[in-house]
Amino acid sequence: MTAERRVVVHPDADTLAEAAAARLLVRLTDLQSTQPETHVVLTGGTVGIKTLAAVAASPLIDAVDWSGVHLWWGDERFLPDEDADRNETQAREALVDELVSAGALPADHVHAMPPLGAAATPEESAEAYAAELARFAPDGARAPAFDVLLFGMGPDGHVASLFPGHPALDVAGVATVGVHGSPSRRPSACRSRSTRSTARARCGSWRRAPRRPTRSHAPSAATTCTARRPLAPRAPR
Ligand SMILES: O=C(O)[C@H](O)[C@@H](O)[C@H](O)[C@H](O)COP(=O)(O)O
Repeated sequence: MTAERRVVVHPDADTLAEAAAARLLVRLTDLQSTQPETHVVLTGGTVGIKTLAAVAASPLIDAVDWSGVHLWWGDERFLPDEDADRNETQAREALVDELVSAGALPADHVHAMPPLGAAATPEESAEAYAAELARFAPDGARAPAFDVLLFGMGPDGHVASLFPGHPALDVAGVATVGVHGSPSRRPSACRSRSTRSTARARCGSWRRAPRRPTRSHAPSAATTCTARRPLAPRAPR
């Protein structure tokens, strides 16, 4: 079966975040009618976090049974716990902490990458995250069958710390990898991220692309949201 790939162009980042939030909530509600647990991958970046804030503000938030949702990250900046630049910190402030403190989302369903301090190096953090992914993986897989993945695309075409031309792109056979020398404008030069093969093992991924990509291979559309339908129906668990 071939995955359908659709590009939806939104007029601006705010509209995109609102639309992605609504789609996420509806998708989770639909999935929960046939399976008890869903696995969602979050991203950082301004639009990724705006999307979570829009989820928090949506009247649809209570349509989701958050007790069955697991949250993961596609990449993380290797910084101390609670550092304002960590994707986890920003996601917690925008949405996650509110769900946990309301008793809606179990705290142990929030699968953050180990920060600097809990791990000594990006590699150590990445290895620990691979072990956590494996705990929820179906037999023979390295990671859970993710239901929805949120991605943001940087101006250089990077997605989830998959930087164009970076040697970490070629790492195979593992679920995660430590990334050094990130060319990102962000303050952290060390990141942990899932590998390209892990990021592909998905049912649906939504990606936000910049209005003016600087690389010729990047999408030429304005702000986009790409949706992939599930490759095959999943049996209820
Ligand atoms: O953690 C991150 O920052 C993400 O890995 C990165 O892929 C981000 O989503 C893009 O750079 C888009 O960021 P903006 O939404 O801020 O443009």
